[in-house]
Amino acid sequence: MSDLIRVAVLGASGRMGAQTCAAVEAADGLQLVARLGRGDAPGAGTLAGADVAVDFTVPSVTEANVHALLDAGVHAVVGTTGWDDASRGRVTEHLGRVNAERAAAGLGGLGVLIAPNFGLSAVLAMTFAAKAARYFESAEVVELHHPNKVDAPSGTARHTAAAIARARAEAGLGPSPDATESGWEARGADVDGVRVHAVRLRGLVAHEEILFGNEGEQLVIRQDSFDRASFMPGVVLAVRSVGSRPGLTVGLEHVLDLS
Ligand SMILES: NC(=O)c1ccc[n+]([C@@H]2O[C@H](COP(=O)([O-])OP(=O)(O)OC[C@H]3O[C@@H](n4cnc5c(N)ncnc54)[C@H](O)[C@@H]3O)[C@@H](O)[C@H]2O)c1
Ligand SMILES: O=C(O)C1=N[C@H](C(=O)O)CCC1
Repeated sequence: MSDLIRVAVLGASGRMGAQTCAAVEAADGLQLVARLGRGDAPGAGTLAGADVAVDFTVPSVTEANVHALLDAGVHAVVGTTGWDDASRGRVTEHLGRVNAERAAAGLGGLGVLIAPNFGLSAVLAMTFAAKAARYFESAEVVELHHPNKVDAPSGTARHTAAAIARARAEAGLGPSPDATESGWEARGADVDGVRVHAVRLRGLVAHEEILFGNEGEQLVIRQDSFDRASFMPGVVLAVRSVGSRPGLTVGLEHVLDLS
């Protein structure tokens, strides 16, 4: 990539897409070259020579967008939720093929950076939770969002719960104690064995609380994103970093050196 990074935004008229367009336009060394909306298939014609594309669309289309971006030779920064092991695996496989072809042609590898949350407070909360997880018998996650959110539980809560589950397994901890015999629907979603509760409330933006318990003590880690502007430093950092991170990166914590 040259010093100037040309950026396309997918989902450009959405809540996050609009903020991202403004943040890219305001950032040194970034140039907004394309705003794609619903119905604009990402490809050479619509991407206008972009080096990096940022995807803030909907869970049902984000994976297809990433494959189209890789076919077009464009690095991808993805904030959209809805990813799982299978879809991440398909992207890793596609990256392997594309980057082998690029290496044979003397070109640098493409990068895909999927970040469930670009907010510093959220990334730190997830990091602290992963560190704390091994020390507590019980762990549950509560995520709280605006009522226009289409998916539950949030991508952030899934990422948090998965990291807690990994840390508990590495420490040899079993399931959190729970004597529930009926009414399981009130106990939240099961994400890798960690209970995750989703609240939708007018007035909220994006918030997460991670609860840890031992006999006689509790640790609560809470983060609040009150304004979508708070995601933008992370988005801009991701845009600047993705070109030097070939392959798939999941989580901004790796870019921030917190992992
Ligand atoms: N990673 C983060 O830090 C972060 C922060 C906030 C939101 N998000 C996620 O980003 C995504 C977008 O959130 P939002 O609040 O901006 O939503 P939004 O509904 O405001 O915007 C989504 C945009 O996608 C477009 N769209 C819908 N269907 C499409 C299609 N088939 N093809 C292309 N575009 C399509 C819509 O026109 C809209 O402009 C969600 O998955 C959300 O969870 C992530
Ligand atoms: O507003 C949303 O939608 C958000 N989605 C992400 C998630 O699902 O974790 C990040 C926070 C905001």
